[in-house]
Amino acid sequence: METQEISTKSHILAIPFPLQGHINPMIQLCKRLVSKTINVTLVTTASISKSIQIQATNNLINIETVPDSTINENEHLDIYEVFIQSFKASITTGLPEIIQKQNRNSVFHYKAILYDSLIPWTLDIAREQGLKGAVLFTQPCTVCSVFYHLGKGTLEIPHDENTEVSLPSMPVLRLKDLPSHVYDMSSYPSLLRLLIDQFSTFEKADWRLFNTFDKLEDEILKWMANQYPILTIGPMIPSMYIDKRLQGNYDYGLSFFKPNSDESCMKWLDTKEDHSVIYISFGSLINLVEKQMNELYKGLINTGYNFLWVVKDPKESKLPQDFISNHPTEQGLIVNWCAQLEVLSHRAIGCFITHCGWNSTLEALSLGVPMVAMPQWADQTTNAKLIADVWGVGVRVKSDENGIISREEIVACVKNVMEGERGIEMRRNAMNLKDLAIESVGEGGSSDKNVTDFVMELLSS
Ligand SMILES: O=c1ccn([C@@H]2O[C@H](COP(=O)(O)OP(=O)(O)O[C@H]3O[C@H](CO)[C@@H](O)[C@H](O)[C@H]3O)[C@@H](O)[C@H]2O)c(=O)[nH]1
Repeated sequence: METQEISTKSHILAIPFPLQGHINPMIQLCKRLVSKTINVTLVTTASISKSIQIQATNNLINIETVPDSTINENEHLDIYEVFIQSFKASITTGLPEIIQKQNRNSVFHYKAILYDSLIPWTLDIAREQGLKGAVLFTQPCTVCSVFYHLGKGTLEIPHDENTEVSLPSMPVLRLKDLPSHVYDMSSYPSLLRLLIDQFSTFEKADWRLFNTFDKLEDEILKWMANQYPILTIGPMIPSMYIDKRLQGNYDYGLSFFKPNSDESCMKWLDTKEDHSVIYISFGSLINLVEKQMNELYKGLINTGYNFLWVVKDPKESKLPQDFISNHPTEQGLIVNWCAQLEVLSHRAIGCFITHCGWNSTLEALSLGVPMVAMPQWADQTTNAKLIADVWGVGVRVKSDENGIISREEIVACVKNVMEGERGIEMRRNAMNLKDLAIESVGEGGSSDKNVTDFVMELLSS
Protein backbone atom coordinates (compact mmCIF):
# COMPACT_ATOMS: atom_id res chain seq x y z
CA MET A 1 0.00 0.00 0.00
CA GLU A 2 2.77 2.48 -0.84
CA THR A 3 1.19 5.32 -2.75
CA GLN A 4 1.92 8.93 -3.55
CA GLU A 5 -1.76 9.78 -3.46
CA ILE A 6 -2.66 12.12 -0.63
CA SER A 7 -6.00 11.48 0.97
CA THR A 8 -7.76 14.64 2.04
CA LYS A 9 -9.98 12.62 4.31
CA SER A 10 -7.72 11.03 6.89
CA HIS A 11 -5.50 13.19 8.91
CA ILE A 12 -3.83 12.65 12.26
CA LEU A 13 -2.08 14.95 14.69
CA ALA A 14 1.22 13.67 16.05
CA ILE A 15 2.47 15.06 19.36
CA PRO A 16 5.97 13.89 20.32
CA PHE A 17 7.50 14.40 23.75
CA PRO A 18 9.91 17.30 23.14
CA LEU A 19 13.24 15.46 23.33
CA GLN A 20 15.28 14.14 20.44
CA GLY A 21 15.05 10.49 21.57
CA HIS A 22 11.25 10.79 21.34
CA ILE A 23 10.87 13.10 18.35
CA ASN A 24 13.03 10.87 16.10
CA PRO A 25 10.89 7.70 16.28
CA MET A 26 7.66 9.74 16.08
CA ILE A 27 8.86 11.40 12.87
CA GLN A 28 9.81 8.04 11.37
CA LEU A 29 6.39 6.64 12.19
CA CYS A 30 4.77 9.71 10.62
CA LYS A 31 6.71 9.07 7.41
CA ARG A 32 5.46 5.48 7.32
CA LEU A 33 1.87 6.67 7.85
CA VAL A 34 2.20 9.25 5.09
CA SER A 35 3.51 6.56 2.73
CA LYS A 36 0.28 4.69 3.43
CA THR A 37 -2.01 7.64 2.56
CA ILE A 38 -2.53 9.20 5.98
CA ASN A 39 -1.93 12.95 6.24
CA VAL A 40 0.00 14.06 9.28
CA THR A 41 0.27 17.30 11.17
CA LEU A 42 3.10 17.24 13.70
CA VAL A 43 2.55 19.66 16.56
CA THR A 44 5.31 20.98 18.76
CA THR A 45 6.41 24.18 20.45
CA ALA A 46 7.91 27.10 18.53
CA SER A 47 11.33 26.57 20.14
CA ILE A 48 11.48 22.82 19.43
CA SER A 49 10.32 23.29 15.83
CA LYS A 50 13.59 25.10 15.10
CA SER A 51 15.38 21.78 15.56
CA ILE A 52 13.20 19.98 13.05
CA GLN A 53 14.52 20.10 9.55
CA ILE A 54 12.05 20.06 6.70
CA GLN A 55 13.25 19.98 3.15
CA ALA A 56 11.60 22.45 0.85
CA THR A 57 10.23 19.64 -1.28
CA ASN A 58 8.40 18.05 1.58
CA ASN A 59 4.75 18.91 1.79
CA LEU A 60 3.55 15.61 3.10
CA ILE A 61 3.96 16.32 6.79
CA ASN A 62 2.56 19.57 8.00
CA ILE A 63 4.22 21.18 11.03
CA GLU A 64 2.19 23.36 13.37
CA THR A 65 3.67 25.14 16.32
CA VAL A 66 2.18 26.26 19.59
CA PRO A 67 3.67 29.14 21.57
CA ASP A 68 6.19 28.25 24.27
CA SER A 69 4.87 28.60 27.80
CA THR A 70 6.77 29.27 30.95
CA ILE A 71 5.37 28.25 34.25
CA ASN A 72 6.37 29.83 37.51
CA GLU A 73 9.32 27.91 38.86
CA ASN A 74 9.11 27.30 42.53
CA GLU A 75 11.21 25.40 44.98
CA HIS A 76 8.92 22.37 44.91
CA LEU A 77 9.49 21.66 41.23
CA ASP A 78 12.64 19.97 39.90
CA ILE A 79 14.01 20.95 36.47
CA TYR A 80 12.22 18.09 34.73
CA GLU A 81 8.92 19.00 36.28
CA VAL A 82 9.29 22.60 35.08
CA PHE A 83 10.08 21.31 31.57
CA ILE A 84 7.17 18.87 31.55
CA GLN A 85 4.64 21.32 32.98
CA SER A 86 5.67 24.07 30.56
CA PHE A 87 5.20 21.72 27.62
CA LYS A 88 1.83 20.60 28.96
CA ALA A 89 0.70 24.22 29.30
CA SER A 90 1.71 24.95 25.67
CA ILE A 91 -0.04 21.92 24.19
CA THR A 92 -3.16 22.13 26.35
CA THR A 93 -3.77 25.70 25.21
CA GLY A 94 -2.46 25.51 21.66
CA LEU A 95 -3.62 22.12 20.39
CA PRO A 96 -7.40 22.70 20.59
CA GLU A 97 -6.90 25.99 18.72
CA ILE A 98 -5.02 24.21 15.93
CA ILE A 99 -7.71 21.55 15.65
CA GLN A 100 -10.49 24.11 15.49
CA LYS A 101 -8.64 26.29 12.98
CA GLN A 102 -7.85 23.33 10.75
CA ASN A 103 -11.34 21.89 11.02
CA ARG A 104 -12.62 24.99 9.28
CA ASN A 105 -10.30 24.11 6.41
CA SER A 106 -11.98 21.33 4.41
CA VAL A 107 -8.64 19.73 3.46
CA PHE A 108 -8.17 18.56 7.01
CA HIS A 109 -10.32 15.92 8.52
CA TYR A 110 -8.75 14.82 11.76
CA LYS A 111 -9.35 11.29 12.91
CA ALA A 112 -6.98 10.83 15.78
CA ILE A 113 -4.13 12.12 17.89
CA LEU A 114 -0.95 10.06 18.04
CA TYR A 115 0.83 10.95 21.28
CA ASP A 116 3.95 9.93 23.16
CA SER A 117 3.27 7.75 26.20
CA LEU A 118 5.01 10.37 28.39
CA ILE A 119 2.18 12.85 27.68
CA PRO A 120 -0.91 10.74 28.43
CA TRP A 121 -3.01 13.85 29.22
CA THR A 122 -3.16 14.40 25.45
CA LEU A 123 -5.89 11.76 25.29
CA ASP A 124 -8.23 14.09 27.20
CA ILE A 125 -7.71 16.75 24.52
CA ALA A 126 -8.44 14.16 21.83
CA ARG A 127 -11.66 13.10 23.51
CA GLU A 128 -12.81 16.70 24.05
CA GLN A 129 -12.30 17.29 20.33
CA GLY A 130 -14.14 14.09 19.37
CA LEU A 131 -10.97 12.35 18.18
CA LYS A 132 -9.49 8.91 18.74
CA GLY A 133 -6.17 8.43 20.51
CA ALA A 134 -3.12 6.29 19.76
CA VAL A 135 -0.35 6.11 22.34
CA LEU A 136 3.26 5.51 21.21
CA PHE A 137 5.76 3.94 23.61
CA THR A 138 9.32 4.88 22.65
CA GLN A 139 11.19 2.54 25.00
CA PRO A 140 11.43 -1.27 24.88
CA CYS A 141 8.45 -3.28 26.05
CA THR A 142 10.70 -4.92 28.68
CA VAL A 143 11.29 -1.51 30.27
CA CYS A 144 7.70 -0.36 29.89
CA SER A 145 6.44 -3.48 31.64
CA VAL A 146 8.59 -2.72 34.69
CA PHE A 147 6.66 0.55 35.02
CA TYR A 148 3.41 -1.26 34.31
CA HIS A 149 4.07 -3.57 37.27
CA LEU A 150 5.21 -0.69 39.44
CA GLY A 151 1.93 1.13 38.77
CA LYS A 152 -0.10 -2.00 39.52
CA GLY A 153 1.86 -2.70 42.72
CA THR A 154 3.05 -6.07 41.40
CA LEU A 155 6.77 -5.28 41.49
CA GLU A 156 8.58 -5.62 44.75
CA ILE A 157 11.80 -3.63 44.58
CA PRO A 158 14.68 -5.72 45.94
CA HIS A 159 16.68 -4.32 48.87
CA ASP A 160 20.06 -5.60 47.78
CA GLU A 161 21.92 -5.89 44.53
CA ASN A 162 21.86 -9.68 44.30
CA THR A 163 18.20 -10.42 44.84
CA GLU A 164 16.57 -11.52 41.61
CA VAL A 165 13.34 -9.96 40.35
CA SER A 166 11.11 -12.36 38.47
CA LEU A 167 8.34 -10.73 36.51
CA PRO A 168 6.14 -12.70 34.09
CA SER A 169 7.73 -13.28 30.66
CA MET A 170 10.75 -11.13 31.53
CA PRO A 171 14.40 -12.04 31.87
CA VAL A 172 15.52 -12.35 35.48
CA LEU A 173 16.61 -8.87 36.58
CA ARG A 174 18.79 -7.77 39.46
CA LEU A 175 18.49 -4.35 41.07
CA LYS A 176 20.90 -2.59 38.70
CA ASP A 177 19.21 -4.16 35.66
CA LEU A 178 15.98 -2.32 36.45
CA PRO A 179 15.48 1.16 34.97
CA SER A 180 17.50 3.49 37.24
CA HIS A 181 14.48 5.52 38.35
CA VAL A 182 13.18 2.39 40.07
CA TYR A 183 16.20 1.81 42.34
CA ASP A 184 17.13 5.47 42.62
CA MET A 185 13.70 6.87 43.41
CA SER A 186 15.01 9.85 45.30
CA SER A 187 16.51 11.49 42.22
CA TYR A 188 13.79 13.26 40.28
CA PRO A 189 10.58 11.71 41.65
CA SER A 190 8.78 13.64 38.89
CA LEU A 191 10.42 11.40 36.28
CA LEU A 192 9.39 8.22 38.07
CA ARG A 193 5.82 9.49 38.24
CA LEU A 194 5.94 10.35 34.54
CA LEU A 195 7.14 6.85 33.67
CA ILE A 196 4.47 5.11 35.73
CA ASP A 197 1.80 7.44 34.34
CA GLN A 198 2.62 6.21 30.83
CA PHE A 199 0.09 3.50 31.52
CA SER A 200 -2.66 5.81 32.75
CA THR A 201 -4.30 5.82 29.30
CA PHE A 202 -3.26 2.30 28.32
CA GLU A 203 -6.76 0.90 28.69
CA LYS A 204 -8.60 3.93 27.34
CA ALA A 205 -6.49 4.62 24.24
CA ASP A 206 -7.81 3.27 20.94
CA TRP A 207 -4.37 1.97 19.88
CA ARG A 208 -1.17 1.14 21.79
CA LEU A 209 1.94 1.28 19.62
CA PHE A 210 5.45 0.14 20.64
CA ASN A 211 8.72 1.06 18.94
CA THR A 212 10.07 -2.49 18.97
CA PHE A 213 9.54 -5.64 16.91
CA ASP A 214 8.01 -9.01 17.66
CA LYS A 215 11.09 -11.20 17.33
CA LEU A 216 13.20 -8.89 19.48
CA GLU A 217 11.04 -9.01 22.61
CA ASP A 218 8.88 -11.98 21.79
CA GLU A 219 7.77 -13.19 25.23
CA ILE A 220 7.13 -9.89 26.96
CA LEU A 221 5.27 -8.57 23.92
CA LYS A 222 2.95 -11.58 24.03
CA TRP A 223 2.42 -10.99 27.73
CA MET A 224 1.66 -7.31 27.19
CA ALA A 225 -0.71 -8.15 24.33
CA ASN A 226 -2.60 -10.37 26.77
CA GLN A 227 -3.26 -7.35 28.98
CA TYR A 228 -4.47 -5.17 26.07
CA PRO A 229 -4.07 -5.37 22.29
CA ILE A 230 -0.84 -3.74 21.18
CA LEU A 231 0.84 -3.00 17.85
CA THR A 232 4.61 -3.30 17.42
CA ILE A 233 5.74 -0.88 14.74
CA GLY A 234 9.55 -0.74 15.11
CA PRO A 235 12.34 -0.30 14.64
CA MET A 236 11.44 3.26 13.65
CA ILE A 237 14.60 4.30 11.87
CA PRO A 238 14.73 5.96 8.44
CA SER A 239 13.77 3.54 5.71
CA MET A 240 16.96 4.17 3.72
CA TYR A 241 18.97 2.51 6.52
CA ILE A 242 16.74 -0.51 6.90
CA ASP A 243 14.17 -1.68 4.37
CA LYS A 244 14.94 0.97 1.72
CA ARG A 245 11.31 0.97 0.54
CA LEU A 246 10.45 4.62 1.11
CA GLN A 247 11.78 6.98 -1.49
CA GLY A 248 12.37 10.69 -1.87
CA ASN A 249 10.16 12.90 0.23
CA TYR A 250 8.87 10.03 2.27
CA ASP A 251 12.24 9.35 3.79
CA TYR A 252 14.41 12.40 3.37
CA GLY A 253 11.98 15.20 3.97
CA LEU A 254 11.89 15.54 7.71
CA SER A 255 14.32 14.91 10.49
CA PHE A 256 15.39 16.13 13.85
CA PHE A 257 18.85 17.58 13.55
CA LYS A 258 21.55 19.28 15.51
CA PRO A 259 23.29 22.14 13.80
CA ASN A 260 27.00 21.69 13.10
CA SER A 261 26.71 17.99 12.38
CA ASP A 262 30.26 17.12 11.37
CA GLU A 263 30.52 15.43 8.00
CA SER A 264 34.33 15.25 7.91
CA CYS A 265 34.12 12.03 9.90
CA MET A 266 32.76 10.11 6.91
CA LYS A 267 35.87 10.93 4.87
CA TRP A 268 38.01 9.97 7.85
CA LEU A 269 36.15 6.64 8.15
CA ASP A 270 36.72 5.98 4.44
CA THR A 271 40.46 5.78 5.13
CA LYS A 272 40.07 3.03 7.75
CA GLU A 273 39.97 -0.78 7.47
CA ASP A 274 36.72 -2.75 7.72
CA HIS A 275 35.42 -3.22 11.30
CA SER A 276 38.46 -1.45 12.74
CA VAL A 277 36.97 1.71 14.34
CA ILE A 278 35.26 2.17 17.72
CA TYR A 279 32.35 4.64 17.58
CA ILE A 280 31.46 6.31 20.90
CA SER A 281 28.34 8.35 21.62
CA PHE A 282 26.18 9.02 24.67
CA GLY A 283 23.09 10.34 22.87
CA SER A 284 21.56 13.77 23.07
CA LEU A 285 21.39 14.27 26.85
CA ILE A 286 24.26 12.64 28.75
CA ASN A 287 27.51 14.39 29.68
CA LEU A 288 30.14 12.32 31.53
CA VAL A 289 31.93 13.59 34.63
CA GLU A 290 35.56 14.66 34.27
CA LYS A 291 37.07 11.54 35.84
CA GLN A 292 35.01 9.31 33.54
CA MET A 293 35.98 11.35 30.46
CA ASN A 294 39.61 10.90 31.38
CA GLU A 295 39.33 7.13 31.96
CA LEU A 296 37.41 6.69 28.72
CA TYR A 297 39.98 8.70 26.80
CA LYS A 298 42.91 6.72 28.25
CA GLY A 299 41.06 3.46 27.70
CA LEU A 300 40.40 4.30 24.05
CA ILE A 301 44.04 5.18 23.47
CA ASN A 302 45.12 1.95 25.16
CA THR A 303 42.92 -0.23 22.95
CA GLY A 304 45.17 0.69 20.03
CA TYR A 305 42.10 0.93 17.79
CA ASN A 306 41.00 3.99 15.84
CA PHE A 307 38.06 5.76 17.43
CA LEU A 308 35.40 8.28 16.45
CA TRP A 309 33.97 9.98 19.52
CA VAL A 310 30.95 12.30 19.73
CA VAL A 311 31.60 14.89 22.43
CA LYS A 312 28.75 17.37 22.40
CA ASP A 313 30.76 20.33 23.61
CA PRO A 314 34.49 19.60 23.11
CA LYS A 315 35.59 22.92 24.69
CA GLU A 316 33.66 22.15 27.87
CA SER A 317 34.35 18.45 27.65
CA LYS A 318 36.98 18.11 30.37
CA LEU A 319 39.17 16.21 27.91
CA PRO A 320 42.91 16.13 28.65
CA GLN A 321 44.59 19.27 27.32
CA ASP A 322 47.29 17.36 25.40
CA PHE A 323 44.60 15.58 23.40
CA ILE A 324 42.64 18.76 22.69
CA SER A 325 45.74 20.60 21.48
CA ASN A 326 46.93 17.73 19.26
CA HIS A 327 43.50 16.79 17.98
CA PRO A 328 42.77 15.19 15.55
CA THR A 329 45.36 12.47 16.05
CA GLU A 330 46.13 9.59 13.73
CA GLN A 331 44.22 7.34 16.15
CA GLY A 332 41.17 9.35 17.17
CA LEU A 333 38.70 11.89 15.85
CA ILE A 334 36.27 13.89 17.99
CA VAL A 335 33.15 15.51 16.53
CA ASN A 336 30.44 17.39 18.38
CA TRP A 337 27.66 15.66 16.45
CA CYS A 338 27.47 13.30 13.48
CA ALA A 339 24.95 11.56 11.28
CA GLN A 340 24.89 8.52 13.57
CA LEU A 341 23.06 6.18 11.20
CA GLU A 342 25.48 7.04 8.42
CA VAL A 343 28.38 6.31 10.76
CA LEU A 344 26.92 3.05 12.10
CA SER A 345 26.32 1.80 8.57
CA HIS A 346 29.91 2.52 7.52
CA ARG A 347 31.96 -0.64 6.84
CA ALA A 348 34.82 0.66 9.05
CA ILE A 349 32.82 0.56 12.31
CA GLY A 350 33.77 -2.40 14.49
CA CYS A 351 31.88 -1.64 17.69
CA PHE A 352 29.76 1.02 19.35
CA ILE A 353 30.40 2.21 22.91
CA THR A 354 26.92 3.42 23.75
CA HIS A 355 24.89 4.77 26.66
CA CYS A 356 22.15 2.38 25.44
CA GLY A 357 19.47 4.96 24.66
CA TRP A 358 16.72 3.01 22.95
CA ASN A 359 17.14 4.73 19.58
CA SER A 360 20.89 4.14 19.55
CA THR A 361 20.31 0.52 20.57
CA LEU A 362 17.75 -0.07 17.82
CA GLU A 363 19.98 1.67 15.28
CA ALA A 364 22.98 -0.53 16.18
CA LEU A 365 20.84 -3.69 16.09
CA SER A 366 19.30 -2.74 12.76
CA LEU A 367 22.75 -2.18 11.26
CA GLY A 368 24.35 -5.28 12.82
CA VAL A 369 26.87 -3.40 14.98
CA PRO A 370 27.95 -5.08 18.27
CA MET A 371 28.06 -2.87 21.37
CA VAL A 372 29.93 -2.06 24.56
CA ALA A 373 27.08 -1.08 26.86
CA MET A 374 27.89 1.82 29.17
CA PRO A 375 24.47 2.75 30.57
CA GLN A 376 24.06 5.94 32.58
CA TRP A 377 20.49 6.04 33.81
CA ALA A 378 16.77 5.64 32.96
CA ASP A 379 15.91 2.73 30.62
CA GLN A 380 19.59 2.40 29.64
CA THR A 381 20.42 0.01 32.49
CA THR A 382 17.75 -2.45 31.35
CA ASN A 383 18.66 -2.00 27.70
CA ALA A 384 22.26 -2.89 28.64
CA LYS A 385 21.02 -6.11 30.27
CA LEU A 386 19.17 -7.01 27.06
CA ILE A 387 22.21 -6.21 24.88
CA ALA A 388 24.65 -8.27 26.94
CA ASP A 389 22.67 -11.15 28.43
CA VAL A 390 19.54 -11.62 26.36
CA TRP A 391 20.51 -10.84 22.77
CA GLY A 392 24.25 -11.53 23.13
CA VAL A 393 25.19 -8.58 20.93
CA GLY A 394 27.60 -6.89 23.31
CA VAL A 395 29.17 -6.69 26.74
CA ARG A 396 28.27 -4.46 29.64
CA VAL A 397 30.96 -2.52 31.49
CA LYS A 398 31.46 -2.94 35.23
CA SER A 399 31.98 0.18 37.31
CA ASP A 400 34.05 0.60 40.48
CA GLU A 401 32.60 1.50 43.90
CA ASN A 402 32.44 5.18 42.85
CA GLY A 403 30.52 4.41 39.69
CA ILE A 404 33.54 5.01 37.43
CA ILE A 405 34.47 2.64 34.60
CA SER A 406 38.24 2.29 34.56
CA ARG A 407 40.46 2.47 31.49
CA GLU A 408 41.39 -1.20 31.98
CA GLU A 409 37.72 -2.20 31.96
CA ILE A 410 37.17 -0.23 28.77
CA VAL A 411 40.08 -1.94 27.04
CA ALA A 412 38.90 -5.38 28.18
CA CYS A 413 35.32 -4.78 26.99
CA VAL A 414 36.37 -3.38 23.61
CA LYS A 415 38.72 -6.34 23.01
CA ASN A 416 35.96 -8.75 23.98
CA VAL A 417 33.73 -7.30 21.29
CA MET A 418 36.34 -6.68 18.60
CA GLU A 419 38.42 -9.85 18.95
CA GLY A 420 38.30 -13.61 19.46
CA GLU A 421 35.53 -16.19 19.37
CA ARG A 422 33.19 -14.16 21.58
CA GLY A 423 33.60 -11.15 19.34
CA ILE A 424 32.73 -13.24 16.29
CA GLU A 425 29.67 -14.62 18.04
CA MET A 426 28.43 -11.15 19.07
CA ARG A 427 28.80 -9.88 15.51
CA ARG A 428 26.97 -12.95 14.23
CA ASN A 429 24.12 -12.36 16.72
CA ALA A 430 23.99 -8.69 15.72
CA MET A 431 23.77 -9.65 12.03
CA ASN A 432 20.93 -12.07 12.82
CA LEU A 433 19.00 -9.33 14.60
CA LYS A 434 19.69 -6.98 11.71
CA ASP A 435 17.99 -9.48 9.36
CA LEU A 436 15.02 -9.79 11.72
CA ALA A 437 14.73 -6.00 12.03
CA ILE A 438 14.70 -5.62 8.25
CA GLU A 439 12.15 -8.42 7.96
CA SER A 440 9.83 -6.76 10.50
CA VAL A 441 9.55 -3.42 8.68
CA GLY A 442 9.85 -4.96 5.21
CA GLU A 443 6.72 -5.56 3.15
CA GLY A 444 4.36 -7.89 5.03
CA GLY A 445 6.66 -8.07 8.09
CA SER A 446 5.11 -7.88 11.56
CA SER A 447 5.70 -4.15 12.07
CA ASP A 448 4.74 -3.25 8.51
CA LYS A 449 1.54 -5.23 8.87
CA ASN A 450 0.74 -3.49 12.16
CA VAL A 451 1.24 -0.04 10.63
CA THR A 452 -1.05 -1.08 7.77
CA ASP A 453 -3.68 -2.37 10.21
CA PHE A 454 -3.49 0.91 12.14
CA VAL A 455 -3.97 2.85 8.88
CA MET A 456 -6.90 0.68 7.78
CA GLU A 457 -8.62 1.21 11.12
CA LEU A 458 -8.01 4.95 10.90
CA LEU A 459 -9.42 5.06 7.38
CA SER A 460 -12.52 3.15 8.34
CA SER A 461 -13.16 4.99 11.59
O1 LIG B 1 26.18 12.42 17.11
C1 LIG B 1 25.05 11.94 17.22
C2 LIG B 1 24.56 11.34 18.40
C3 LIG B 1 23.26 10.85 18.42
N1 LIG B 1 22.47 10.97 17.31
C4 LIG B 1 21.08 10.46 17.33
O2 LIG B 1 20.45 10.88 18.52
C5 LIG B 1 19.50 9.90 18.92
C6 LIG B 1 19.77 9.59 20.38
O3 LIG B 1 18.70 8.86 20.89
P1 LIG B 1 18.90 7.79 22.06
O4 LIG B 1 19.96 6.85 21.72
O5 LIG B 1 17.57 7.18 22.35
O6 LIG B 1 19.45 8.63 23.28
P2 LIG B 1 18.90 9.92 24.08
O7 LIG B 1 18.96 11.10 23.23
O8 LIG B 1 19.70 9.92 25.32
O9 LIG B 1 17.36 9.49 24.38
C7 LIG B 1 16.51 9.60 25.51
O10 LIG B 1 15.28 9.01 25.06
C8 LIG B 1 15.34 7.62 24.75
C9 LIG B 1 13.94 7.19 24.29
O11 LIG B 1 13.02 7.32 25.34
C10 LIG B 1 15.81 6.81 25.94
O12 LIG B 1 15.95 5.45 25.57
C11 LIG B 1 17.13 7.37 26.47
O13 LIG B 1 17.54 6.66 27.62
C12 LIG B 1 16.97 8.84 26.77
O14 LIG B 1 18.18 9.40 27.27
C13 LIG B 1 19.71 8.68 18.01
O15 LIG B 1 18.67 8.63 17.05
C14 LIG B 1 21.04 8.95 17.33
O16 LIG B 1 21.13 8.46 16.01
C15 LIG B 1 22.94 11.53 16.16
O17 LIG B 1 22.25 11.61 15.15
N2 LIG B 1 24.22 12.00 16.15
